[in-house]
Amino acid sequence: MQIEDLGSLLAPVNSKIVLLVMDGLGGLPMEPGGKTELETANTPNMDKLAAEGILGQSCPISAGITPGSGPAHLSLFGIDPVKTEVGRGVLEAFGVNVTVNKGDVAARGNFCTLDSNGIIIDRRAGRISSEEAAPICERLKSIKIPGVEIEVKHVKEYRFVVVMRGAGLSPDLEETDPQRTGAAPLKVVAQNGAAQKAADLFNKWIEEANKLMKDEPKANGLTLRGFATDPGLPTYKELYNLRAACVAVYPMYRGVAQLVGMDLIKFDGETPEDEFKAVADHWNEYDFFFVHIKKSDSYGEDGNFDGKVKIIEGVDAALPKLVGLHPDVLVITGDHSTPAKLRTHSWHPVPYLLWAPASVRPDTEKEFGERACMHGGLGIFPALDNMPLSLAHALRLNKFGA
Ligand SMILES: O=C(O)[C@H](O)COP(=O)(O)O
Repeated sequence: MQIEDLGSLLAPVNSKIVLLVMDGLGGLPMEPGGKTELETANTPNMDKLAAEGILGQSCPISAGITPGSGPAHLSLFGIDPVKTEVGRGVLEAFGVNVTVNKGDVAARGNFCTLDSNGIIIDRRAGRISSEEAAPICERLKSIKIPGVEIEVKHVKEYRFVVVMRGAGLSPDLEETDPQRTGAAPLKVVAQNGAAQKAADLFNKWIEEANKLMKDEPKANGLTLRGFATDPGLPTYKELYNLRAACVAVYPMYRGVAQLVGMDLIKFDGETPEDEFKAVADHWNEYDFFFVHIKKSDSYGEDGNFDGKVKIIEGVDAALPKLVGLHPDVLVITGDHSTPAKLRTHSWHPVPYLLWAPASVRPDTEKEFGERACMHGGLGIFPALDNMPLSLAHALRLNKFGA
């Protein structure tokens, strides 16, 4: 059973919750009997919190299902992503302050590298830098199609967003990203008759874009996915009576936070220290902080086990700055697993640590890792339970019923 509307249980308490998400945290041993990235990392600060707190494994969607970052974050925020599917296009657009209204359609774009036969040989164009990709986006802005307004905006590195607006379009479109190399980008296909106009517009735009990029050394192709329009989600204030803020480097995560009404904290730098300082600088303005670390996922996707270990260690080294703020609840987890061994997101449950000195019932685990989480007191649970668990441990939920 899931209580979908906690509104009637919310208590007027001034406690503070921090949700620290290391994207793609969950991993696998590279060899049988080995340790995962998190277990390999030297994490004395997380281990101390594990010893004082309670561990478990969260399941982003349901058993065996591999999630994208968007739906996985919605689960952590308490929004059922199966009932409320939000395409990546809207998340990316919101993340770079591009508005998407009803009737508009947004898509997440990847620059990719094609061979002479038009086959994808690199889904991320060699992870080209923002300095290389932004000028290409500027050139794509020159594409005009009668009857529709088009907005193109660079997101970060090989990522961009394209929005078709003002033409009463439907987002019911098949993605062009085959999600693998060795295949050509697919055509945009309408899932129903009402979406045919949008499909035709996007295919025309892609055709023109390919002409502009054909001589690019790395980004000579593109794929689109996550076609979507604004889903009109409730805000954290409406859902949980929380003043919520997001601290994230990558726009997509700022986008998913904005979808549920979180403020976006601007800050300099990209390191965990920079992010935790941003939390400290705004500590008195909010009740809830979502802090996102991206590189753990990127290194996982690149199969870089040691790189992912170092990212986790870097977060741990900076952690005292966050703990020193004395949050009533600190949750450390991931949105999904991205084992370096598999080089992609996976279905494996996600390590979850809840630290709440005044209210937690500690379990017997003494370190933060996948196997410790398997024995943790929370067991395995839906990521949708994150917000009720956090609110409860922050003493922000009254009892249910008389
Ligand atoms: O990094 C991202 O944007 C996503 O987590 C993965 O997207 P990609 O597989 O297209 O890089």
